[in-house]
Amino acid sequence: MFSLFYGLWKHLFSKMELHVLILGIDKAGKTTLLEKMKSVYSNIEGLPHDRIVPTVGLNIGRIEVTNRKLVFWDLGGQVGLRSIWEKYYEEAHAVVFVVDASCPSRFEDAKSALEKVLRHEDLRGAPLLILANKQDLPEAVSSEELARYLDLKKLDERVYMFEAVSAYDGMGIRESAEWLVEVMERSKRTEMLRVRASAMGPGSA
Ligand SMILES: Nc1nc2c(ncn2[C@@H]2O[C@H](COP(=O)(O)OP(=O)(O)OP(=O)(O)O)[C@@H](O)[C@H]2O)c(=O)[nH]1
Ligand SMILES: [Mg+2]
Repeated sequence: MFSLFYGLWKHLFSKMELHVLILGIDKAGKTTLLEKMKSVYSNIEGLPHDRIVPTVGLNIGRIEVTNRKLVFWDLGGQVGLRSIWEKYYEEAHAVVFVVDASCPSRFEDAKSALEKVLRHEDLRGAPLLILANKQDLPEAVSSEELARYLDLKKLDERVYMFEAVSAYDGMGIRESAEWLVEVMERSKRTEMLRVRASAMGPGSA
């Protein structure tokens, strides 16, 4: 009996879309990263770098990773746009926070923006992936160095990982996406969002 229910649960889970919020201050490389991720997983070339403009609204990317349907929400990181981020928190299964690892003069801004994200109640328990982007540049710091710079408190029991990536050459992209799927599958927050969506009726997941 248990295996029947477990099989059904696994089946329903595999159909459910998992929402991943991509945050970070302006010019961190969020949109470029999403385009790269789309091209890695769909074999369709993403937008060329010079066609990507600063984000004002919302970019959505649907990607299938190890049979899971992921929906990425990429928001603008300019100071005046950061107040919009919280409107997406409640529905997010996980958060990706992108940092330009080649630009230490902006680490302080990134740190305070991230700390504010982590303090928000609506993101309680959401797994967090912090990306040290632009590793193709020689001045980029490693993920370990970035972790030292950010010196994050209040991570408590949150599941998190730092990963070194390049939205240009694709370094670390697959590792990042696969880690996200793995932790979201096991996360209590995913279970909570699934129960909430099924209580709201069909089509809401
Ligand atoms: N060298 C290098 N440049 C990158 C990389 N990722 C992004 N860039 C460049 O960084 C700049 C900003 O990239 P975007 O993807 O627009 O940054 P964003 O975080 O989406 O910015 P907002 O939408 O304003 O929040 C662009 O000039 C990109 O070409 C990378 O991995 N390596
Ligand atoms: Mg953008």
